[in-house]
Amino acid sequence: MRFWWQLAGPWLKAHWRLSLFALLLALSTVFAGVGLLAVSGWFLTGAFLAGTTLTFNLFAPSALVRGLSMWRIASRYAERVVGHRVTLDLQAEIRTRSFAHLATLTPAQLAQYRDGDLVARLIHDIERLDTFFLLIIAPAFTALIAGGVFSLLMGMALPLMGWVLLVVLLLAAAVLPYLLARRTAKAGLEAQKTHADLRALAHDAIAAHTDILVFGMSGQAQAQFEQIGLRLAQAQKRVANAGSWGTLLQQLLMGIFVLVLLWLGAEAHAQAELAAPIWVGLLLGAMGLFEVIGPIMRGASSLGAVQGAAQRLRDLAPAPIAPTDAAAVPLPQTGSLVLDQVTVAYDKTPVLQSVQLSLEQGQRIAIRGVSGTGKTTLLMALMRVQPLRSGRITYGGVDVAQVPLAQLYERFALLSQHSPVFMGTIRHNLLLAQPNADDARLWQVLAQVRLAEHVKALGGLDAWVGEGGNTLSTGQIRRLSLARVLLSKASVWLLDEPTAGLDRLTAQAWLKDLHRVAAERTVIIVTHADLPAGVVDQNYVLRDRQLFLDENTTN
Ligand SMILES: Nc1ncnc2c1ncn2[C@@H]1O[C@H](COP(=O)(O)OP(=O)(O)OP(=O)(O)O)[C@@H](O)[C@H]1O
Repeated sequence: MRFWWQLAGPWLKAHWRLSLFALLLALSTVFAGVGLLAVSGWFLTGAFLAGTTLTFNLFAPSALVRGLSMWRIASRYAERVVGHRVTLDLQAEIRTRSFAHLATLTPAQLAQYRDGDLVARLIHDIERLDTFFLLIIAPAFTALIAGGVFSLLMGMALPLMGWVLLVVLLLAAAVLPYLLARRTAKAGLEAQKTHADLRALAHDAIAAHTDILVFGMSGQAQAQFEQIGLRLAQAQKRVANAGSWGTLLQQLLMGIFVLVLLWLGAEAHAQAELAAPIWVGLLLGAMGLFEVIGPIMRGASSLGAVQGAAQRLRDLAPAPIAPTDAAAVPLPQTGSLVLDQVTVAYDKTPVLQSVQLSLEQGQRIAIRGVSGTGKTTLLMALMRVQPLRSGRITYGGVDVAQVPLAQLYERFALLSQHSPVFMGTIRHNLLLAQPNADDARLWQVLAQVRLAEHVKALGGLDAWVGEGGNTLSTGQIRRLSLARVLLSKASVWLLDEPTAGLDRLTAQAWLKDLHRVAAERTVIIVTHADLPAGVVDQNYVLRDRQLFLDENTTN
């Protein structure tokens, strides 16, 4: 559970007093409950015997019963309040840390996972880790301390009984849960994985809904759902079966213990070594203790799933690539952009090999090339999204690998091929690039990308664009993303297919404006489109992993 500790440890260390208080309150509730049962047993037996001997003092036990009842109520209330606070805050911490852990992944690492699987890891697996404190740590802690103290008390009355209780408690609260956790580990992991498969399939099916219908694949998709659903049910059944067996064995063990206790107590009572009220009190107290131990089995049967969830989250980012911000050299506001012997590879074969490029501030170029030659990869390398295998990229003479990432993103703005529109308003989507921009500036960029009229028709800047911009057309989504880039204060614009999805007239009109809008910015446009004259200063072509100046294309 090292991974769990990595996520939860800092919070627990920082809030150890509150966490300990929550555990002590849980313990206090157990003591009050067990004490109540023990005293009641003692009291009732004493009272019964008093009927025959008239020597029993009723006042002390009845006051104790009332006191313990009040203590139990108050303790339980406080335990719930503090326990929930710890559990919820810890959950928030685990989630935040898990997200931060995953945020270090590069797009290449993310590309190895299906969307649905990633969502399952982010939601379902993290949810599993949340339960570790509540279902495992807290019950184990209370059972250990309360069991130890009660065994000691029982040992003081009758040493053999104390030892027997200790052994039974160790078996019921430690050995059996341990065996159960081992037994359910594989099925727990399988359940987590299958759950993720089901989610991934649901995502794929929603994304490809129209194609599934058109190609008549509904039956096939349904069969796949059924098959995975069955696998999930089987894994969950295996966990539930093992859990039931564990609980049965635990109950049997406790039943046998009660019989042994009755027998040992009867012997001791016959030899006048143990008073009857104490005997019954200890018996009921031990039975109260067993009530506390029961939930440990529930935690133990979920331990496999918790472990599986931790493993899946750890696998996702085994060695997060930390931004190399160590040296933290400042990046100049403007300067020449130079790629020196840049080589980039996703696997063994490089996509870009010893690429050379040198651009003065304010220069605009287009890069063309057959699909799959590495144009997008080049932009990703410039944004430090894709690491270089060798070579370096400098801006204003500073190696961009040495600067804080946030600063790089202030200087370089990227319009990626799949730039998204986020759920919210037009204003919300634009302000992401420039939080302080006023309405006049927002309308200005909307006009520049030829979207102002449509936004007015939608109801203005506060018009809602729906999830993924589903109230906008593909071309409108593209223009809104483009407006976001125009709004940024970056000195270098990297535009990957900026006019994709735009009709020819709109595209040409916007491109003709580009030099005016870009002003002194350096612009790299990756495109397959014909550009109007004057849009760029130079054309390049990416071929055979290298960048060549293309003298034949004239714009
Ligand atoms: N995350 C990745 N993992 C492995 N290979 C990748 C990854 N991304 C891209 N590639 C491969 O790298 C090569 C270059 O891809 P890239 O997207 O840079 O090409 P492109 O020139 O921009 O193509 P297009 O014009 O179609 O957008 C392709 O062969 C592609 O399969």
